[in-house]
Amino acid sequence: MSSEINKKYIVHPGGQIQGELRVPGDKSISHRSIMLGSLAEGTTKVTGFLEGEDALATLATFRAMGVDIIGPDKGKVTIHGVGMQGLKAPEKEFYVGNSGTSIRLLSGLLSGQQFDCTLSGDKSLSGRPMKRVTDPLALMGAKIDTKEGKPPLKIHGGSSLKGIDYLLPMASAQVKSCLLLAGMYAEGKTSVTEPAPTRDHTERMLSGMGYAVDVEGSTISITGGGKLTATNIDVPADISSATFFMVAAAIAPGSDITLKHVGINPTRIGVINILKLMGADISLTNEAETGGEPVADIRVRYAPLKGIQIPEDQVPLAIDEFPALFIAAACAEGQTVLTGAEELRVKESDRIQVMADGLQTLGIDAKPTEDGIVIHGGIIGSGEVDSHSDHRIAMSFAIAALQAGGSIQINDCANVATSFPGFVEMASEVGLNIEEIDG
Ligand SMILES: O=C(O)C1=C[C@@H](OP(=O)(O)O)[C@@H](O)[C@H](O)C1
Ligand SMILES: C=C(OP(=O)(O)O)C(=O)O
Repeated sequence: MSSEINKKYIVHPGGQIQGELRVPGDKSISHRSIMLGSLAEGTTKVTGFLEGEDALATLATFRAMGVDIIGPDKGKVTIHGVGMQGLKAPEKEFYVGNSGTSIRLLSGLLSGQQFDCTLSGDKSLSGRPMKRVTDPLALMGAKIDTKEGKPPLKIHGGSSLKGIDYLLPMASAQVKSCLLLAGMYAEGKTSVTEPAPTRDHTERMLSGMGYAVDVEGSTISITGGGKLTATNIDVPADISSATFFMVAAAIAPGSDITLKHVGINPTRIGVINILKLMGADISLTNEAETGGEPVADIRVRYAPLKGIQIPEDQVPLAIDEFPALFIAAACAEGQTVLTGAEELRVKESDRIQVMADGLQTLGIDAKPTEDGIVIHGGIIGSGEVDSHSDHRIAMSFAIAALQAGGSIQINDCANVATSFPGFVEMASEVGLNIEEIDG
């Protein structure tokens, strides 16, 4: 676990962001490549896999269920699929660290197995809500014990699952995906209706592996009893990781960065849409499609930003990008208002409160609200902020230093390795003056 040896960042003020970068592979797609590749018939070859702790936690669970997985080696993973019924009972409980995606998607997939198993995680994950998956899974016939709606989850195998029609109470790709994965093991049809579009990587990968998924308006349906056929999966660079450099270039005068081969799935590009509304200079080139997912190179050149009211329909499309977008708002002229984003309070940290606290420490007028935040652009000062073990908070305050009056010290940064191994090296390469120290 990364937090055994903790890390601090000291980021010195000033500088600009220049050059070309390929950030690590998409975390959501990496998780799904292991899950579906393991259940497929045949051998799946993955390239561009994210070698971050979250995706590696998912990989370890399938190895523990008897799947022969080779790698990762420089992003290459070979999965010898065992078929829908081929997983074996693990010897120990699964520990998935900091990873909400692992625990929520696995809860659905494992509810369909014949064996019992337990899923647990670190302190942050142990505080995150799981009733959002266990309630609908119970309606399907799954038996799962929780600790007052939180991990650990003890999943009792051997249940016969039945398809349901379920209206998601919140826009969540993790809950949608959990139910689609359980739906592969259920009798009949499972239909999930979303209140707003969320990332659709599960649906795309299922279809790409020959498992029919029916999408009608906001309802996604799957019928149990099908099978998956192995295929090769090229994981694009993660737009959520690219975001830190997009915002960095957008706030630091003189910057010009190109982020290579980034996933630009329409359900993930809220950050581009929001930054453009704020006045950012962003252009896409080399648009292509790889393994059912659109990709492009994203170029961002500095341009002055202005505060905006963030359209609520962009919230699920940028859900992991808000900590970095709050830094953009702090550097913009005028006020930025976010509403409809209460989901941010139940991520790895309460991202509304933790960002508001850190911004206030740095002298920015940032007022948390129940479902969002109001930020007045201003002058970022220096100071010491705490990431609360949240990778995205740590990286967001790191890029804030580009526009700060003095150094920023960020505590509790080890979890950056969950989604962005090599962040400090890449950030230094393109112009951030960042030091990492133990402690
Ligand atoms: O399905 C996924 O891969 C994810 C869905 C989102 O979570 P929610 O579904 O909880 O919004 C996102 O925050 C998370 O980083 C990854
Ligand atoms: C919310 C996130 O991930 P997860 O839910 O998988 O922990 C994230 O990466 O920002």
